[in-house]
Amino acid sequence: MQASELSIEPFEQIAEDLYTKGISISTNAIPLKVLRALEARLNELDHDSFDVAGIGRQTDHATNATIRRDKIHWLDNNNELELSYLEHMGQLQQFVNRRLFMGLFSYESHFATYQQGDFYKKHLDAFKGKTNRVLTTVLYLNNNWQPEFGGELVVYSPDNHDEELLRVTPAFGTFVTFLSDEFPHEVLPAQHTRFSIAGWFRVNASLNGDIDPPR
Ligand SMILES: O=C(O)CCC(=O)C(=O)O
Ligand SMILES: [Fe+2]
Repeated sequence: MQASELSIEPFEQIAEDLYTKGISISTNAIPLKVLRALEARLNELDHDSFDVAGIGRQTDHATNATIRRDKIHWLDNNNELELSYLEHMGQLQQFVNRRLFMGLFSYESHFATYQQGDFYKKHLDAFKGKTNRVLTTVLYLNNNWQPEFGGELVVYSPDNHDEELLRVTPAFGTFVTFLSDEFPHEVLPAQHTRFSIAGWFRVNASLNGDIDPPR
């Protein structure tokens, strides 16, 4: 059986969760083979392969650092190990488009590493009518993550941005996806090196002539 066939059921669950709640948390959406490839890729990448992350235009490094402290490395089709994940996300894109008619057009994603003390303050990944990022994904790649390591993803209610909806432990293989302009979220300070892949599906639209934040 192929990885793609194995994933139909998890994808079905994700589509249903997105339709009913706008957010989905899955522990079996990403096949072990893909997870192992990503792990192997992380082992190849040294710290210099990661760059300081931005938060859009018109912000300097000092401002950035008060909001987010992670370092990132964009995934690329040209790397075989990264490609295995990107292909899987291509399958999710197709599946979600067929089920929910979301019109997802492209996907971009980066590895992120949070070192001890790093965080990402509460934010939305997209603002209504201001971006074509519509669906956020986060995949965690941490073996044996302990409660005292912190670094949880905290997701807040779309209706009340102060109301905590849920907390996600960044455990190996956990895959979260949510509507980018609906759910405020934050990464609590990590007490241990934390690895993830954050990604965004986009629709093919130029909104108000604005281009999305550059990479
Ligand atoms: O790593 C996470 O749990 C979420 C990261 C995030 O919110 C982002 O990169 O926009
Ligand atoms: Fe985010």
